[in-house]
Amino acid sequence: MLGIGTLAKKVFGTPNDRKIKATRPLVDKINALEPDFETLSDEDIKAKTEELRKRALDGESLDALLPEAFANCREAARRALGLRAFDTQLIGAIFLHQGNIAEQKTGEGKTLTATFAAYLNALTGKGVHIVTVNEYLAKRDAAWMGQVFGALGLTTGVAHADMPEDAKRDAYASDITYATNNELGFDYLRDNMKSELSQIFQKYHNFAIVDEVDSILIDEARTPLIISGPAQDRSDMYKVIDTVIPELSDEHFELDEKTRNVTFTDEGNEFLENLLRERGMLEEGQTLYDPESTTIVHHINQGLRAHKLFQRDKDYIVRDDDVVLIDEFTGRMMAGRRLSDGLHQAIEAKEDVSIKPENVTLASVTFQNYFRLYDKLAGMTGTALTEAEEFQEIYGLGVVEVPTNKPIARVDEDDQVYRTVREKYAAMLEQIQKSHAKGQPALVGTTSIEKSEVLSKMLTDAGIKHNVLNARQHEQEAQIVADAGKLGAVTIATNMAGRGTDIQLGGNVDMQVMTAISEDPEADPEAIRARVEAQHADEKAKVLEAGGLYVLASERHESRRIDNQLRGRSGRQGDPGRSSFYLSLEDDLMRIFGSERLEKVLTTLGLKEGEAIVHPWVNKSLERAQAKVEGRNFDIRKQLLKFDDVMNEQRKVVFTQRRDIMEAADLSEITTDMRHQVIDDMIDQYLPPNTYADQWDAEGLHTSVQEQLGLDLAVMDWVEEEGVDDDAIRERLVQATDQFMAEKAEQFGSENMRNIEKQLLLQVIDAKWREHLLTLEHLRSVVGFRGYAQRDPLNEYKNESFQLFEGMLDSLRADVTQKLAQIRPLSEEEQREMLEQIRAQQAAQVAAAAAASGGAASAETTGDAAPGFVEDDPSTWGNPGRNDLCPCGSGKKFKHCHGRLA
Ligand SMILES: Nc1ncnc2c1ncn2[C@@H]1O[C@H](COP(=O)(O)OP(=O)(O)OP(=O)(O)O)[C@@H](O)[C@H]1O
Repeated sequence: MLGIGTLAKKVFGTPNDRKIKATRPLVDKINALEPDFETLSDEDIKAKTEELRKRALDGESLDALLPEAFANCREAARRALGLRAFDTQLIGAIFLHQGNIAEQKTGEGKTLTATFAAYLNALTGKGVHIVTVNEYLAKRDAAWMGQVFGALGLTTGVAHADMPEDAKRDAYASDITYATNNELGFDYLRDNMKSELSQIFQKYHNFAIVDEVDSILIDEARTPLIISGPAQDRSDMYKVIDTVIPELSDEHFELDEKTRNVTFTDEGNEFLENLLRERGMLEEGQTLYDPESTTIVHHINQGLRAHKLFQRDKDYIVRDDDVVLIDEFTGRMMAGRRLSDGLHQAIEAKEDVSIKPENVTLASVTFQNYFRLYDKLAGMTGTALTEAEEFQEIYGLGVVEVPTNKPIARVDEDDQVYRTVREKYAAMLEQIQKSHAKGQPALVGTTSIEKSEVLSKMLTDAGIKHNVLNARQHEQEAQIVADAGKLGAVTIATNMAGRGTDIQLGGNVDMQVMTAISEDPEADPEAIRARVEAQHADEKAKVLEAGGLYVLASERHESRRIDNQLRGRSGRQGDPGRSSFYLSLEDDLMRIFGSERLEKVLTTLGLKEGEAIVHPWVNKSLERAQAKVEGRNFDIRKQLLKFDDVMNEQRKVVFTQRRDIMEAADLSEITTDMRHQVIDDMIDQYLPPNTYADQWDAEGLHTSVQEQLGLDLAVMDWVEEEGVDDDAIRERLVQATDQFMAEKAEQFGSENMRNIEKQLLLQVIDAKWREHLLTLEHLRSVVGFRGYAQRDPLNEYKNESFQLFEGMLDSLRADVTQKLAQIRPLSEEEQREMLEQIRAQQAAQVAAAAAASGGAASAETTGDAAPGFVEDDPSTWGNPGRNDLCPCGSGKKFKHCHGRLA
């Protein structure tokens, strides 16, 4: 008997079925257009693109253009690649265009699917980004699909690390740009450090199609991309804090050795506040609970940890002028390794050696926040359904399961559960030997490199030739994957290895042809192709005969998605195949989740050595356990994302402002507003509202006007005048400064003044934002344990970071106003010097940004050259002391290295 749910599905179809059905009319239309498009000349196809472009520009919707665009693309691909897109590929592309994730199984041809949606969306002229997980795939797909786009009259580019500025700018200016998620994120950050509009790479974030979307938007969602550089010298702060710590006694703080956290008691807080006030680190009236104190609190925490948790000659030693960490396991010195977030500096202060500069974040963004910038986002993967809720909730992306072109013929067997890992491996080995003997290729999945080594050794001992896939060399990886479907091949792979590459039975025929041609360049390529293809067909028939690819998994992963990925490597395009999971009671997942019941069952059954239990009930209960873990991981991610969001909102405000400033022709309105706001703030401070004139601080106002607005005005006399209230004084200040600045503009000439304003605004924004980023990092580390026991850390973080942000905007206005008030025309000599200085600064910045490529940066280790370091340009060396480490990264002291040359 059918259950109610199953019955309903049979009668009404699932929601997914209905979505697929809804695309039918569109697909029919595209199919109906096919004969017409087949008659077009190559030129006509390009002309069609022009026509569609124009119609898009004239306001016709992309939805309306879709059938013709897809028909044109299908024809172009047929001619360029010899592939006629399946209807299922059109369906996938329709969903991509509608901003969904298309779940398409391995080998269904996602690369070509993406091309349709990309073509349609590029018609608006704002570019489309196709995102791959590694550079090899970006280049491969661009070269492959670039032929289709070329036939359509569109340009294709690849943005990758290690390319000159100009080439990269071209890549981004192409209609279609292929790039890795890393490169896109870093280029975005670099863009927002530039000062000229013409240097910006990513003009629009129009539409991105993310391949392997689950890996990028879920597994790596929170990976921060970081561009870091040396911070300003704050040795004094470390030294002062270091004098404070020894005065604390036990009742002032609590120390949790296990988590390595410190919390101050109320007594401790009060004691510290008094001390810090005495030493000039806290202002009168400022408490440690104020948001402005975040950085100090952070460094006091670090100071306390340096003194109480780190022991000289156990955790570190002092050698020459350096604090060198000791590896707690091996006892070896770890020269060059530094603790992050100011902890190393705190230890240096404690040991009274010279304090080395810290590295700080200049810019950062997570993948999650980067991809949410796009007007429209879409994704492709073989496995997304299990994470549908997360995609919807976080990114507003629906997941649609696209039917396969041919029905799946793979057999997924029930899990086999053994008592021990040893028995499990033995069973796997036995099965591999069997398949190998009859020529069936086997793919063996493991969860870690260690485990793949264990299995590899077992195979070697048994005399079975095999490949191991766990490196991060993608090109070589592609070759191994290409061979994995050959007759009798055995391949061991860790879960993530080989993502985005497709295992074809009998091997990859195109690669074989290319290899054969390169081996025999004299021979006729057509003849070689014919020969290789015949051989390949023969081998493929034998592999099919042997049962197709056999996937053997050695463990279940925490997430069903990863398991499905592995399974999905077999049974592509309707091929036969088989998958089995080999488990044991000693596996992590089994130990952690409800294996007690299972163990009981197994004991009752009286399982003998080498025997396994196989039952659908086991699969179900494991899947339930996995779903539970997935849910918990999602909750953890959601919570962390809420923290990320706070900074992300602020970053968007700052970057938008920055972009507006770069684009603006005239900024005088903005700077005038800023100045007036500064005047308002001054009046509020020195002539507070609802007070009498005798309570005013006229002297304070006078000094402040002089310092910040650059004018020595008779403020003291104004206050004495009959009938002059705060409004009148404000008015006089506004008039006087407006005139003062107008005269300056005249002296400089309006063109110059505009440039000065722009550069100055950008400079101050950048400096303030960086400082703010650092403060937010500190806030995040203190908010957890700052005596907030009763309060929600996230709310505290939100409130305080908002206050800090407001404070940053205030000081930004004050800085810009003050700097503009101080500028004066320079002598020629001075001008030249200044220009040189600016150039050097910019060069250093660009170099820092360029150095930040190729993976998320970690602030923990040094040993590389300081960001921005240019061998023959001392202005990029950042003024190291004679005893400091040389910025070239040699690990020697500056005086013994580049300092000798300077
Ligand atoms: N319409 C088509 N007709 C025939 N072959 C096709 C078609 N579309 C794609 N293919 C072939 O299918 C193979 C797989 O394509 P592709 O690499 O895009 O798969 P995929 O879906 O991305 O798989 P993976 O999950 O491994 O990334 C390629 O060899 C390609 O030539």
